Amino acid sequence: MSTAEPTRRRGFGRRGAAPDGPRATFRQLLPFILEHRPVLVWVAVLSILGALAGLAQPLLVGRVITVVEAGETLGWIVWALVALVVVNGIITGYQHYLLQRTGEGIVLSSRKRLVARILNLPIVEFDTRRTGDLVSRVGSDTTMLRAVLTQGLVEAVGGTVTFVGALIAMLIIDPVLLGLTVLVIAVAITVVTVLSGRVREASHAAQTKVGDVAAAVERGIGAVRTIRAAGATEREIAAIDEESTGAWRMGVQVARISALIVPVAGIALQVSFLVVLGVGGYRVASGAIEVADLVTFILFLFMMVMPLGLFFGAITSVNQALGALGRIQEILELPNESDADREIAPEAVLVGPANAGVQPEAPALVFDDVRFAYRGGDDAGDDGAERPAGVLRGVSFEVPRGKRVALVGPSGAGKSTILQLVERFYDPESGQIRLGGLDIKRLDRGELRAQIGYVEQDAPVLAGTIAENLRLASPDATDEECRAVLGAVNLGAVVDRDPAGIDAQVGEDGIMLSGGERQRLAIARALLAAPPILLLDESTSSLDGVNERLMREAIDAVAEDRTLLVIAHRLSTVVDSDAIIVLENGAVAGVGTHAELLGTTPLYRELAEHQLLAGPVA
Ligand SMILES: Nc1ncnc2c1ncn2[C@@H]1O[C@H](COP(=O)(O)OP(=O)(O)OP(=O)(O)O)[C@@H](O)[C@H]1O
Repeated sequence: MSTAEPTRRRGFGRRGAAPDGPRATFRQLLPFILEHRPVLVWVAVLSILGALAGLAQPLLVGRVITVVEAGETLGWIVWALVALVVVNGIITGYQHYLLQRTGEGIVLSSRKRLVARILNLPIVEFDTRRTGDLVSRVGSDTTMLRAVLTQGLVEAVGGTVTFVGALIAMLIIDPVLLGLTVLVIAVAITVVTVLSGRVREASHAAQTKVGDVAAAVERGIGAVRTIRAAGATEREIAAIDEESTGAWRMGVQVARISALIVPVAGIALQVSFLVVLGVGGYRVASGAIEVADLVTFILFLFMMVMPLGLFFGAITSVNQALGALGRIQEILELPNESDADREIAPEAVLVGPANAGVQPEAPALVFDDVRFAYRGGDDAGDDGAERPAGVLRGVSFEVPRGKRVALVGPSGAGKSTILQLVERFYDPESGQIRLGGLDIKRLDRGELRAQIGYVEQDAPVLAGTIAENLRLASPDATDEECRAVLGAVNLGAVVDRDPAGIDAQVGEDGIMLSGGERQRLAIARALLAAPPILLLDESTSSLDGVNERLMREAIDAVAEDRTLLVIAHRLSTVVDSDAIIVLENGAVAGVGTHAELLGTTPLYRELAEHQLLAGPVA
């Protein structure tokens, strides 16, 4: 079985991080916010100015009452009030814009970090994680971080100024009334603090569910043809609906907890208003304070409770963001593929793409008693129990320089695994793989891969144009060079059939090309990069006579002047090879030419006779 798209095939069962999975702390959120420090300082200054402008208003209103009571004219006070309202409006609008922009900046930087990490994860992560869930972390979870700024945090800073300013003013006006107000507000703060922790948990669970939905949709879209053909569309829709309902349920859970938090500020305001009005009225009647003082106090009360609402909103959105950040951090904390590489040989730097090794006489590729099992698969087990044998069980062979070597064997024998080990998508458990005499573990991965062309069995074409596909490994190739390699693999006609030529779109997964054309395009890509070694996982689909010839010519074109290791499913490929390695159940069952193996290796004879190698027996 090929492992070209392991995620799609094996990833169905795995759920995203459990609702009780890793959760982020506020400290982990800070770097994202502090990246925008200069703007945020500016926003905070604006907030403080806005708060001061706001605080001046009740004072002016109190003054208006006093002036009117004294029967004097208002004059400048009215204009000052108007000016304050206008300035406040301008400040609020500009601040809103800056916050939104910074919020988008946080989303952008978290997306960039996440994408850079995901595309550098060890391949084994893609075997076990669901693509849709990863996509949803980039698309949806990052968006949640925006709310931290836009829904309150910085406004809450300005709010704090208002809060403290109002508090001081109220203390000066009447400490008794303030004492009562603070009591009510203290109760409100306690309630909100208790509830906010639950928002974070529920939000993390809700985002995980959104990831599950994305994964389910990705499965449905990825296999849409199979699902349609199997008449399973309705069942698939029902399965996705179930995931969506799960996400809805968790969203409602968040809404339920937030619904408890939102009215707390309002209730605190109303209760303190009533208390202040009652007790304040009594104190006015007893002559302890003036009417103007009571009115000013009540205005300050409103001013104080409003930022409290903002602050409670900020607590909710920060906790929601922390729920999502937990899912982002979970990926950011995974190692990069190359993080474990600590033993890169100094001489490895000398190995350029044109020179496949520092030992000119060494074979191009050597497998030396290589053992390997997929981690997390059926073969895993670190509980001390006896482990099954693994996918490769002591594989040894050599591929001489400039030769064409074929790898054959029954399905599941481990052929694709061998190619993936050469690319270092996985590392062997024991044994050594040498490229030009050097242990590939001691080579820089970039250098290693620059020397190897790898043509996968399935869907080796990316959405985009033919030219983009060709330039994947050789971004500087000219149009002429592209056309030349397309001609070499007999794809000239494909280019001619579309007026856009090499800029013609190939569709999602290259769907606008036939299976044979897709693989030949992938071969052309490898040809353009001109690596000294080429690994080719031949398509299993049987080809008609013309396509068979076209494919053989394409392989001949790449085999010229380079070392070729090909997983062969066609007798024509095998017969043309310098040597054939027969793999059976993770071990080498025989090595030789076609004629030799027919005599020495019963499995090979069987493969050939029963046409397990697709195509006519020669
Ligand atoms: N990513 C993976 N995770 C876990 N197990 C895997 C993975 N890829 C392959 N396997 C298992 O390893 C074994 C060898 O697979 P491999 O793809 O190397 O076989 P193959 O000889 O190339 O088969 P085919 O000719 O059908 O492509 C199989 O049992 C397969 O199920």
